[in-house]
Amino acid sequence: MTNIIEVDNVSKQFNNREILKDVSFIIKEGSINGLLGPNGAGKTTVIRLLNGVIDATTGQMKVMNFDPKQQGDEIRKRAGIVTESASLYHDMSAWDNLAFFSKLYGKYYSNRINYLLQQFDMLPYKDQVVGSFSTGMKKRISLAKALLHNPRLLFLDEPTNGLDPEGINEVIHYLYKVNQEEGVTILICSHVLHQLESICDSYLFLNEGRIVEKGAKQELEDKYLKEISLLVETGLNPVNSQSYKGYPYNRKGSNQLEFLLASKDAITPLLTNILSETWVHSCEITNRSLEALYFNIRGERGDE
Ligand SMILES: Nc1ncnc2c1ncn2[C@@H]1O[C@H](COP(=O)(O)OP(=O)(O)OP(=O)(O)O)[C@@H](O)[C@H]1O
Repeated sequence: MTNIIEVDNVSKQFNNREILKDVSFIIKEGSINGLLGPNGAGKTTVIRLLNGVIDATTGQMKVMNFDPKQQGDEIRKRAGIVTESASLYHDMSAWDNLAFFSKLYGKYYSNRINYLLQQFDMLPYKDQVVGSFSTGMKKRISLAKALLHNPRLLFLDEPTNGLDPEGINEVIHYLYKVNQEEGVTILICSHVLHQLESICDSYLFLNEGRIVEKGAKQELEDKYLKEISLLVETGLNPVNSQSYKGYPYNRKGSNQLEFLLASKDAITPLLTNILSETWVHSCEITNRSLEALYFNIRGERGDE
C-alpha cells in the first residue's frame, strides 16, 4: 500500500501559541484511520493543514503527492470533507442540494447523484426538503455531498456528533461501505473512541498538539494490554474472597466475578476449572476496548 498522506515534523502556531508540535505520521492508501483526542487537542487544525486551508509554521506534508502549502486546490479537487455543520440548504430537496453542489464543483452527473442516494438509502427521500430530515439523514446527505466528485480521500470531523446510537451505527456502516466499494481512504477525527473501533485500521492519538501514540489496534493492544480483565457470569462462589485457584478476582455482583489474568492464555484453563464445578453463562474481556487502551496510553504518559 502506498502512502497517501505523509506528515513530517509539522508544527503550527496561532498568535505565538503552539497548537501542533512536531506532528509526524503517515496514512496508507485505502485505509480507515481514527485521529483521536480530547477537545482542543488540535484535530481540526490537522485536517485544515492537510487540505491547505491554513499553512504549517514548520515541517513538511504531502497529500496525494501534493504539497498543501502550494497545491491546496489540487488536494481539495481530490478530497472530500464532512464537517460538523452539514452545510446543506434546508429549503431545497436532497436531490437539488446534491445537483447544486455538483454543478458548483463543475462535475454534474445525475448518475453519480442517483448512485450516492442509493448507496446511502436516501433515494426514496430525494424530493423531500433537507429541513424535514432527521440529523442522521442529513449526515447521509452530507456524506453524499462530500463524495460527489469521486474523491480518493475523505476527511470527517466529528461525524457522529448529535446522532443517537442508531444514527452513529448507520454512519459507521456507510463509511465502511464507501471505503470498501470505492476504495476511499478515510481520516475520521473524533473524541468518542468506542464508536470507531469496528472500522478503523489504524489510530493516531493527539493530545495537547502532540501525537502521543499511533498504530494499528493489535499493535496498541500488544504494547499496552499487560493484563486481561475477564468478567465472568457464573455460579462460582470461591472460599477465598480474593483468589480462585491462584487467579485473583473481584466480586462485581452476586453472579459476577472479574478475574485479572496475565494473558489471554489463562482464559481457557480458568474457564475449564470453573465449568468443572458450576455453570458459566457469559464471559467478556472488559479492558481491551479502544477506550481502555486510550486511558492506558494517556495514563502511561502521565497526561491525565
Ligand atoms: N484560527 C485560530 N486562531 C487561534 N487559535 C486557534 C485557531 N484555530 C484553532 N485554534 C486553537 O487551537 C487549539 C486546537 O483546536 P482544534 O479545533 O484543532 O482542536 P480539536 O482537537 O479539533 O478540538 P474539538 O474536539 O473541540 O473540535 C484550540 O485551543 C483552539 O482554540
